[in-house]
Amino acid sequence: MADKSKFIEYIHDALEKSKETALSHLFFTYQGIPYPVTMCTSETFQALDAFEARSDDIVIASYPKCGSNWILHIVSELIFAVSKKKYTCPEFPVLECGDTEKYQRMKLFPSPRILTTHLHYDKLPQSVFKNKAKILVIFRNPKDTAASFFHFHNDVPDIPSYASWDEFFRQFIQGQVSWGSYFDFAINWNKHIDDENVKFMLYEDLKENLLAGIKQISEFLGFSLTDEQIRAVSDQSTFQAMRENSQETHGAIGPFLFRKGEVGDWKNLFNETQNQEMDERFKECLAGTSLGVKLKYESHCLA
Ligand SMILES: Nc1ncnc2c1ncn2[C@@H]1O[C@H](COP(=O)(O)OS(=O)(=O)O)[C@@H](OP(=O)(O)O)[C@H]1O
Repeated sequence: MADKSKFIEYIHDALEKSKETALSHLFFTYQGIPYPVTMCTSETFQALDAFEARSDDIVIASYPKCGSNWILHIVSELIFAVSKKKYTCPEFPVLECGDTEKYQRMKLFPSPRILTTHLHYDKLPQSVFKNKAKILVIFRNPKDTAASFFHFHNDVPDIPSYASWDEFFRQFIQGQVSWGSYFDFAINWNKHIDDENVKFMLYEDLKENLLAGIKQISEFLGFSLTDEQIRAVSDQSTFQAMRENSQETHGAIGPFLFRKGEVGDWKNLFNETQNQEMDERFKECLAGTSLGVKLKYESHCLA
């Protein structure tokens, strides 16, 4: 986990900025993608180009609300199990968020560093690929992702709210939300699903069998752990366990971030027209692709 106070401090500052930011002024566009002004700046994006990744960095890439804090926690626990040292990151863990000096400070951090990111594949700094950092990519079905994203905006008191779910859905489908279009993100990453050093994980698979998912992550990272150790990590990584600790690990935002942790919550929000629109978009963008098959859309998204 990130150093607790740094994480909480960063979120506190972002929420303070959010209070003064209307939804209509929340986004700025950098290289064609909308980002929240409360968390990102063009200057930091420019500084990021020069970021030097290491071969033993662990990158966790995901579209917002697909479970990045879950995987970050699992990887931190795995590192603790192999090294007996508590993983701490003295920065907010999202690579593209922070001040321009962040990457200089990160040069001093011990390995392995865990870098989370919501960046599309082609926006990551080139050194990640050149230096062959391992990349875990976590995906979640688009309907639950949209539902979680909407609740985050509308439940957290200081984050600008949408007038309604219908309004959020429209913006989500058009890709006019933080970090842009889910489908562009997915199309982009799908091209790299079989790349060396890249492993795709599915939120729904982890929900179904957390133990098996953690084992796969551990093997991908080259860790050698006993079944007992894997089980201990799994016990620490359930939704209930993480939600219970969320105030301590993530501050005031914790209970909103660890909201429900379920598959199929979209059914409480989507109407028939929205279902059809999302199904159509999935068909156009991902049906028949490797990622499209992995997402098991029929099981998770068709009522
Ligand atoms: N352990 C565990 N088990 C099941 N689900 C979990 C877990 N940890 C996080 N979550 C759920 O992941 C959603 C938040 O995703 P992210 O962490 O990617 O959010 S963020 O983009 O970084 O803000 C959010 O989903 P929703 O509950 O549907 O809103 C979290 O509850």
